[in-house]
Amino acid sequence: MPLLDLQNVSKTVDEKPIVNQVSFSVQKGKSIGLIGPNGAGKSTIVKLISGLEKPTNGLIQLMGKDVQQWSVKKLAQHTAVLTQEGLSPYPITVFDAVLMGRYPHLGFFQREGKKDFDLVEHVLETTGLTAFKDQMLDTLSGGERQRVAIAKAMVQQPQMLLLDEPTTFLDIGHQKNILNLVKDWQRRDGLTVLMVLHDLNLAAQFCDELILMNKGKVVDIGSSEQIIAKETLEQVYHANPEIIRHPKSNIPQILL
Ligand SMILES: Nc1ncnc2c1ncn2[C@@H]1O[C@H](COP(=O)(O)OP(=O)(O)OP(=O)(O)O)[C@@H](O)[C@H]1O
Repeated sequence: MPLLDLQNVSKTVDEKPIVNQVSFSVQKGKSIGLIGPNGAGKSTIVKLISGLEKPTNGLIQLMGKDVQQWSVKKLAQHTAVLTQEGLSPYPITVFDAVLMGRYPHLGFFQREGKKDFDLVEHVLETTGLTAFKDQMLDTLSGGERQRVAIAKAMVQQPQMLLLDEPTTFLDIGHQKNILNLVKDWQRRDGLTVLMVLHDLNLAAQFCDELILMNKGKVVDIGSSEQIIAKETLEQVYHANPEIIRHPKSNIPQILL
């Protein structure tokens, strides 16, 4: 059974279909890149999976159960979501911001215990944030705050991580850092990842499989070898890219 399964999912707003008959499934432990031009419906797919929006038609199942039937808390125990803005810059410490990732696992009046604090310390270490733990979130740079968002998602211990353009505001060093953190986490814990990425070169390098969307529909699903192809990209993006090979990994990469 796939961890995530979408069957004929559609979302119509003001009679305009913004997601149209989308079907795909994601096996546990895989990382999937959702790519496509502006307005293709990628963010809407993330919102539908995370329960923030309801489909007009179709079925979205997480671990075999309709996400509409999951409570918000239960869903948060299994999925973590990261948006391009990352965490809002509240005046709380990095430690407390990361600790908030434990909330879905606590009982109604239950306070965090030693196990939760230890996990936060461990994750701060893993994400290279220990030196920042007493610093206020609203004084961090965009890249640091995005790292805190990953740390918060890690202590949430989800099965699946949904990322909507997690590298948009980051320089190339921080882009690589964030995507490597996610990759390591995927390899270490069998995390399932679905991420929206505009950068096709990063998508090809960091995802096991790509889903190409256009105008609300899935155009193609496959490996970067299949999807990062001149004709497909010309058709969907109306660009005329050159395809080259990464000198180390041999993965297809594009030059505009
Ligand atoms: N609440 C809404 N009301 C009306 N139109 C909407 C709404 N939400 C999304 N849309 C429209 O649906 C389409 C898909 O939007 P979505 O944000 O999912 O695309 P995207 O692929 O993530 O785009 P981008 O790459 O530009 O972020 C867009 O044309 C958008 O204007």
